[in-house]
Amino acid sequence: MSYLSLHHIRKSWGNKIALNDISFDVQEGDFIALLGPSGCGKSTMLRTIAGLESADSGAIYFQQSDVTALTPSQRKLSMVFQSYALFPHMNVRENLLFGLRARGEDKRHFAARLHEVSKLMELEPLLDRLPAQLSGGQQQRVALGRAVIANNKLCLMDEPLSNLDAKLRQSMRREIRAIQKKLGLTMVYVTHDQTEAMSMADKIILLNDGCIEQHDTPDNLYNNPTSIFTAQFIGAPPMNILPLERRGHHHYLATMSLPVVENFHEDAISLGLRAEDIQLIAVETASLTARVISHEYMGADTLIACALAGYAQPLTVKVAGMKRYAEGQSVGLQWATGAQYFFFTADGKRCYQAEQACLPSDNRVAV
Ligand SMILES: Nc1ncnc2c1ncn2[C@@H]1O[C@H](COP(=O)(O)OP(=O)(O)OP(=O)(O)O)[C@@H](O)[C@H]1O
Repeated sequence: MSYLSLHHIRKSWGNKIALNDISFDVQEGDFIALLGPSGCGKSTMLRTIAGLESADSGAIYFQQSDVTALTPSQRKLSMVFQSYALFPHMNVRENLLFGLRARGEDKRHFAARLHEVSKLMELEPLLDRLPAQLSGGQQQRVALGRAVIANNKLCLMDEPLSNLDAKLRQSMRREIRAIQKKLGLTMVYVTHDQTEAMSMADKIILLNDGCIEQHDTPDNLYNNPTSIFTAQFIGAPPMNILPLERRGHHHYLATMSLPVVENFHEDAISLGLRAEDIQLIAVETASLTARVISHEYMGADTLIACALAGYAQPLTVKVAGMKRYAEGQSVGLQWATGAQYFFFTADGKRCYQAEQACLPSDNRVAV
């Protein structure tokens, strides 16, 4: 039984379709990330679930009951914003208790709830401070505590960590995930940061221009992308995409005489290769060569940009450790056939038939 369901939600701002027929289910206790580039509709979707925006059509259900016409407070959910939205003139204690007071809850429970939440969020020594006397991470904890104290099981978060530095963001990711699991919260979490989504979420809803591009586990988004959009949005660097040339019934890399896909009758397909799946080998032993354009040392590995004859876009190769290659140097390339993805060039959708057309029984090297 799903905890939250969206049924064919549409929302436009004038001519702009922000949400285009969105449907999905979230199971109780799941952590869902809404991920996608700027302007794809993440915040609009979250605000529509919260009841802060109303959908043009479609319906929203919490635990099978239709909440589409309910106000935000009637929906009984918690929300954490990027800006934290703390009251600057209230100390931490008053900020935490604000929601309970506003809803007119029984005051006799306040002390116990405050104790429980301030302990959980490690805010006990800070209860008398004003928000301006707190660090960014501490303010974030208060915002989180305010969401938790309400005891709502559905929690919505809109880019809650984007004001924090990289190190603090990483530790807060772990804290949020731990609290969500401990309290059994069902979480819908907006982010444009794929690392955040991949490391925190059970499932990711990847949005592209108001539509769901792929709704899947982090593992599947990376290893089993259903489109070029997903393949290039998830993973750093983005997957290399090389349009193939059709000659007769076979499909070739430009300038290559050996086909990549044999006896395949679709017109335009593209080869997708992750940078880490390509090996640099000696030119003498390679059937495909490229020229080094630049290298970028990243610490654990080095990204090598290579020019491949017939392609305007450089091919990126990721090699472990620090490797130096001279600009203009020739390198040999190879990869395993199992590392190849194929997509229809026209609409970017995955072309599984082409994978079957080229996959041999053993994992021989492709080129
Ligand atoms: N109040 C509004 N009035 C008009 N257009 C809006 C409004 N809110 C959002 N939009 C438009 O709807 C589209 C989706 O916006 P939304 O804020 O949901 O995207 P987002 O994915 O959250 O982006 P970001 O990551 O930049 O916050 C955008 O084209 C945006 O300009």
